[in-house]
Amino acid sequence: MNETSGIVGEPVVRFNNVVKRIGRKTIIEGLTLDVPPGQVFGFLGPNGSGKTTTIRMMTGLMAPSAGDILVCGRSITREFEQAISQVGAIVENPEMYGFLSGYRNLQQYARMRADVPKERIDEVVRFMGLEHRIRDKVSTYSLGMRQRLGVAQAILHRPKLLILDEPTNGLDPQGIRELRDYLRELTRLEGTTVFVSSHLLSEMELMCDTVAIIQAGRLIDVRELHGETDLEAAVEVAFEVDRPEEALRLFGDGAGEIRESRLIVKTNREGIAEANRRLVQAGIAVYGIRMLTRSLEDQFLEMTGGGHIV
Ligand SMILES: Nc1ncnc2c1ncn2[C@@H]1O[C@H](COP(=O)(O)OP(=O)(O)OP(=O)(O)O)[C@@H](O)[C@H]1O
Repeated sequence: MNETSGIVGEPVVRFNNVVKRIGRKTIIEGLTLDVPPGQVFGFLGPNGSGKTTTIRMMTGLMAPSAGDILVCGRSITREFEQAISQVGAIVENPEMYGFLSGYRNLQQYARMRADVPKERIDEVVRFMGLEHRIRDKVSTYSLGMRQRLGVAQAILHRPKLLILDEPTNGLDPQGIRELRDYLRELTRLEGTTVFVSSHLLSEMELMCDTVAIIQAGRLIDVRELHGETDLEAAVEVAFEVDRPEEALRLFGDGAGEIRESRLIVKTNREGIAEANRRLVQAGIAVYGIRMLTRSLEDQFLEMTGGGHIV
């Protein structure tokens, strides 16, 4: 099994002022972005914002007009072989033979890469939770299973970076969560960094540790997501209380602050109930509780001037 990639924090992908022009049109405008190791990293943007173009450049299908993309420190333009050997990708629909079993498909693909032993095929089948159906014809697979078989194929050579273009397309929330869980496991076991594109914020929130948001070829934000949903993430909560200073002392150093006579606590969903209990037990009157942190969706709408992501 592989060790996790390189030095902690060393980016697996580095976009260095990447520009792509096609004809007179600038499709990507100076993209500078680091993708940290060991994450499921989302690349989010509305249709036509430049996601596929970026992925095509990352996989060497298109050359940048200016700037460079480094994969594990190797330039995709100047050191293509070294860089691409670290990449597994599903860019368009993975080529699968429906009349063959999942296993035969993987064998077929492994044969093209001389260095993939049988044990590795068995391992990726386990990683992607396909062992019970791997001898069945691919034509009988659900979309989610086909996606997972595609991932299994793409990781046969143990890439450090797995790139998936819109992998959640057509999957239901359950299918998205399953895919996410398998990708997380892959990240944990092999240190693989996963780069996924999507135009759906809600799906990225289910799937990713961090999202980079692009619009019209420009990076507009990079944001860590802290949990499955906003309610599980840390949120700022304002408690309207009768004695704010005294209330603040119930929360350790740095855990709260006073703003406009209200006690502000940064916590998660469970923490809100707990904080409320603590206040009431200390005899402090609580007149109101309000969440201050807006959802990523609200923030996204604000950043894009109210334009919708889908
Ligand atoms: N070969 C090309 N020639 C001219 N324009 C192109 C070409 N390829 C892409 N574009 C344009 O570049 C922009 C970005 O396209 P791209 O496919 O990268 O976006 P995307 O974010 O992946 O969108 P989608 O989710 O719809 O696939 C679009 O306006 C598209 O029309």
